[in-house]
Amino acid sequence: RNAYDEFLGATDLRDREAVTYVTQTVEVESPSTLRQLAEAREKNERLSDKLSDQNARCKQLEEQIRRSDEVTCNLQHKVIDGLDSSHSQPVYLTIQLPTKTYSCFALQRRLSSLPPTLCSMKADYASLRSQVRNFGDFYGSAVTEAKKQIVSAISEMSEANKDLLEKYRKEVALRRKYHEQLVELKGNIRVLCRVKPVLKEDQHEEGLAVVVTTDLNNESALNVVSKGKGRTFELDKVFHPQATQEEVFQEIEPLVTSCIDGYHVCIFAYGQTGSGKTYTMEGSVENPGINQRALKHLFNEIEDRKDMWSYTVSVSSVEIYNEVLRYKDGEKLDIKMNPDGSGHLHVPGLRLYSNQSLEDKTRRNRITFGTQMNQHSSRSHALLTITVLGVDLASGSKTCGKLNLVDLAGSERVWKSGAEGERLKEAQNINRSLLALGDVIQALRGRQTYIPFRNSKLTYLLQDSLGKGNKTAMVVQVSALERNVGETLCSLKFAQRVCKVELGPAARKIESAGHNDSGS
Ligand SMILES: Nc1ncnc2c1ncn2[C@@H]1O[C@H](COP(=O)(O)OP(=O)(O)OP(=O)(O)O)[C@@H](O)[C@H]1O
Repeated sequence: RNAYDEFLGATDLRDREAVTYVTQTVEVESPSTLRQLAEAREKNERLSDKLSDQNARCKQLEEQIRRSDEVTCNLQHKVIDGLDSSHSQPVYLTIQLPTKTYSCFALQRRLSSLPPTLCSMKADYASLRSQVRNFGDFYGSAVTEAKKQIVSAISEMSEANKDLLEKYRKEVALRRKYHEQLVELKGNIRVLCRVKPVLKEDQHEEGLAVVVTTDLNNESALNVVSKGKGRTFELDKVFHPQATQEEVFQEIEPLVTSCIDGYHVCIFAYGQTGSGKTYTMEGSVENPGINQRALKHLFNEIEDRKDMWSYTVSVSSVEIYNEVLRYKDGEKLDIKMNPDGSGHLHVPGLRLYSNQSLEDKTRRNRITFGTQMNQHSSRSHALLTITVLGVDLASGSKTCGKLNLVDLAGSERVWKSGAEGERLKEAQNINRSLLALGDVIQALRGRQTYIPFRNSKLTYLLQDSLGKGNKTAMVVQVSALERNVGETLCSLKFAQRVCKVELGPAARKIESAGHNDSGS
């Protein structure tokens, strides 16, 4: 090599291009080289021995890891199977498989700590489960117990309420009785109120909300809601909308009976058009009102007393239309002083239905006076007057009772009806006569000496039944509907004023066999 280098060095570069390259390996076997070579070979052998040892060890380790992986895998399946069998819901466990670098020992330690944890989890789970089950039982029995207590508390309360309600009703009944006695003593005008039920034919119009309600526990109270405000009216008796004709008549019956005893009685129905005045007074053939029932009741009473008294009953039926007293066929009548000098009023030429034929018709429900049958019926006042003359068969004394049953014209205000011409005249006349009635009532209430009976035909005709010493009842008819609330309030305010009128103790019109007597 050195020789070659020398040769190259000695050779010019240009010459080198012309020389053919010769490669020659020269073995140099120096003693130190040989020794180094021997040492290197020895070292090489040792290293290859070590390498084969390491390879064997590595294979061993790989085998161990494989086996430990298998064991781990088995254990993992066992854990999952174990948990699956102890849970109704599947439990998903994520177990990190040890990497090859993870020591088998640590893994085994971890695995060996799993079964106790699993056991304690199982125990916890079982205890929770039994708690939940027990809680259900506990809760169920607590609820049943609470229910029992509530039911018994409710029944105790309702018993107490029943008791209170009973007491309250008794109090109300007692109060009513005392009030009636007071009314009897003072001779107040009794004011009853009937609420018209909401009928099918009312239902197509607006303002259908019911704003007038009765009180089940207080039959004297009527509640009216207007413009969001509630107001209670106290009257002598309030009939709820479902009250029957019979129930209404039962309230009136004692007054009818007193007519046989010789009292002058006036019963009138007041209220706006369509509120049920005619229904209450006349009713229908199938369901008669006060007029029919009063006559029937009178004839029954007369029958019961026939051994001691003899009675003559006469009935007249007229109307007042535009301040004219007339029959329903239009024939006019006059009101005059009775020429007999008794000071009583008298209607010359008045047609009277009397005695047997009247009784027969009444008993067969065949009597109709047709007071409200014509086209202006709602704009006229209809009067049915029953006069009962009695003679005491033993003493010969005579009684003269009179029962005026009046179905007044509709009470609505003129401006509301939008009336013109003939209608306006009718409305004004109705208003005038109702106003005159109000004035009479006001004067009676104020115990004035002058009572303006003559201000209208109606009050003039009724003066011998409406004034002092007589018995009067007014049935105020009201609609329950919102659209009529204005008229309802007007009627009820009028009714409350009437309630306070004192006519003084009622006086019997009796004439003893020898001389005239008035009062009892
Ligand atoms: N309590 C009731 N039960 C069933 N229907 C009733 C009742 N009250 C009134 N009605 C019905 O309502 C309608 C109007 O009643 P009604 O003619 O008696 O009123 P009114 O006040 O007399 O009217 P008007 O002033 O026009 O004569 C009638 O069809 C009547 O049958």
